[in-house]
Amino acid sequence: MGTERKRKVSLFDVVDDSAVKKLNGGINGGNSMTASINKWNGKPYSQRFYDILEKRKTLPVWHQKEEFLQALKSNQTLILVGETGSGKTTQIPQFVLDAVEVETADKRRKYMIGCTQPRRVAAMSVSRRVAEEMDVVIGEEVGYSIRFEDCTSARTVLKYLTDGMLLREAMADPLLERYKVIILDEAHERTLATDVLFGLLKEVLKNRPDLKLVVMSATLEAEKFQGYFFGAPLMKVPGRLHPVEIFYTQDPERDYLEAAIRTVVQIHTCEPPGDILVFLTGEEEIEDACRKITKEIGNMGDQVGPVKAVPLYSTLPPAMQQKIFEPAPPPVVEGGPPGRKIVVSTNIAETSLTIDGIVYVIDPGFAKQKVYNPRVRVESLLVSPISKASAHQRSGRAGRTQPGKCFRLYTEKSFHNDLQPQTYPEILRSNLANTVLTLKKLGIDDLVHFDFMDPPAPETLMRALEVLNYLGALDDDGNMTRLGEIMSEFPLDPQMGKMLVVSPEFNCSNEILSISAMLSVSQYSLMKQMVSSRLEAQKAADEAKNRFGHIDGDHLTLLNVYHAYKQNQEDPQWCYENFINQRALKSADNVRQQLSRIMARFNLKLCSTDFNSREYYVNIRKAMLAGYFMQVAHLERTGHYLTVKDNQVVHLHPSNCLDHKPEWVIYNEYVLTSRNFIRTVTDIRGEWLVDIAPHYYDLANFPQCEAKRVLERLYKKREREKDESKSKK
Ligand SMILES: Nc1ncnc2c1ncn2[C@@H]1O[C@H](COP(=O)(O)OP(=O)(O)OP(=O)(O)O)[C@@H](O)[C@H]1O
Repeated sequence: MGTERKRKVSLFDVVDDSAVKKLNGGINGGNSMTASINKWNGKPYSQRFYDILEKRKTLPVWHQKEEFLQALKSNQTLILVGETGSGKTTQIPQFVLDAVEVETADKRRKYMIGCTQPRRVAAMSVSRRVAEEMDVVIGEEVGYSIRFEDCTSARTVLKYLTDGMLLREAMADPLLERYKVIILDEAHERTLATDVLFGLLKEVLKNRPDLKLVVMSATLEAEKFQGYFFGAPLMKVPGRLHPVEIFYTQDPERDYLEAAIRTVVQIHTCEPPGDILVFLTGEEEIEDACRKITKEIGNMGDQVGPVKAVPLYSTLPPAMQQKIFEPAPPPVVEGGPPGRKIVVSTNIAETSLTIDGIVYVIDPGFAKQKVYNPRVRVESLLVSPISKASAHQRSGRAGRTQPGKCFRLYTEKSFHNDLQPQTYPEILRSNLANTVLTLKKLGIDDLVHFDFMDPPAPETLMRALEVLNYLGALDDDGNMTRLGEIMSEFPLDPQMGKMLVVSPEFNCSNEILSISAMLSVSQYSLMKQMVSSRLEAQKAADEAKNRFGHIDGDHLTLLNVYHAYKQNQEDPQWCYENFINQRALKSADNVRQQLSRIMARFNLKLCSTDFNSREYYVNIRKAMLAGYFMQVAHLERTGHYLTVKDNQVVHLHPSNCLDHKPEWVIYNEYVLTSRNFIRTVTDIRGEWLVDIAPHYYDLANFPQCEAKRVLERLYKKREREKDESKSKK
């Protein structure tokens, strides 16, 4: 940790009791003169402000506002536990903002209140709502910051940001000096970044007595948080605004997807108006469900109202995620049955998201969860039963703006007997290479003694150190190298960071930038275009493959798509005709610009091999291998692929563009379903492994396998060639 700098003003001047009362009186309408002018922009408050204010005042947290401010005043850390919908996320940061001085004495600089969210979509939507509640423009006094998008300005005093972003900020500002109060929201979710922030903030608090921390959590485990945060006081906010009725199935459902769609249709035909939120597990399943719902209800004709099915998952570009906030469709004819919006989402809609109009929640009880096996270094997403805490959060989405109903597609007995109370912390089931790189960058060298709330397995930490050492980000003593420092500046996994940093050496950094950006958006949403059936979706994908497919692999196909988009001046009509999703490409383009700015910051040259050269694609493939040499699979004589060194049997994902089965492939992702798939694959040459990553492909350190024998031959060939060229000289 760095040292504390001298400050001109005293920090954290929480107002005294009289000020608390004045604030309550003012906003509550006590003093109409001061309350009618918005202190943030000097404008009179709009009617909407007052309308929302009336609703805000009914939220349970408002009854404990004074108690909260008093507790905050007398403590550096505070744990706040509240029922879902009690108003934590939207109100507490505003209470804090009203109570602390954010302007420095010389007015040259503002301090901020930061409130973290585990999900991007939540950070964006909650900040919009709060800006509305405060009657200011989003991006000015209230803003948000998510990876690849910063919607804040010099005026910003309340910032919602993902936990990952706060961690990134700490890299440049170790004492988080721009903040006066940090609020960690949804702490019970125990995301990887929040867990790291816990440990980090404990240190920062010691070095900054003026900083305050509020840890907010939905349920349970409050005592655990208290114990961890030096016995900080705990404040409970009971109650929620609207009741939610819970229904269970009589018998277990065999096919949850089919049951979910059936329930949607039943609600639409039998229940009063109100939108529906359905929780499913992944993008393909969600897109499929949206199509089926639209089709089934469409087939019912005019006796039912129209529906709009909207997907929501994390890899959907932010602009497309915003569609969930659009209103339900109007009746087809005036006075006809009302329309309904049906949001079909992964568990990203589980916390902090209020979608106005949602009355019904359908919860099949499953989510894709990260799992990591350090022994074979496989991290993947696995469909697994959710926890009781998750089920509770999901049902909470129904009672946000009016009383609601939640349909759990499992039995009550199963809820009580089969579901774990809490979701297992992500830090215990993740690959930690990225986290370790971040911690190293933050100056934390002693990982074993870092104050984790739940320490990860030593084997997982060892694996992470090993991977970073192979990538050259850490030296043999575990110290960060210059390469590692640059890699850590990219908000990407270390492999991709390495690929970008070394790409100028292969004379193809422009292309590697494009590929990295394209990989950052969902492959599925990229090719999707107004298709109404799975068959059509398949046809569209096949069509796109024919047009842009590159025989050497999916990464190069993505590059072709990006180039074609640019060559056609980003024309929406062209996108439509080519089954390309323009919004997804725009999003990729935005990511590309941000990554190229980071490249420029480190003087990494932007260059390309001549397109007509035979080396053009070869160089790109080699640069990719320089980052992903630990994600290689070899085609065995038996006809299946084995991952190199870890010897896992894998199959090429059916979405691949290859027209042959290459002997060696690199892959971007490991997908665990009924079979083990590797997705987004590209053909590479065995010789390159020997040239580009000899330290990893060191045969003295290699398990016995077919790949080893092939590599042995390649090494011998290399030696012979070297000898021959020497003797020629
Ligand atoms: N965008 C919105 N539109 C309409 N009402 C909203 C909106 N956002 C919040 N609200 C209202 O404010 C209430 C409290 O929301 P808030 O997100 O602060 O709750 P919370 O206690 O943080 O819940 P959770 O932990 O489940 O996220 C909602 O239940 C809803 O009544």
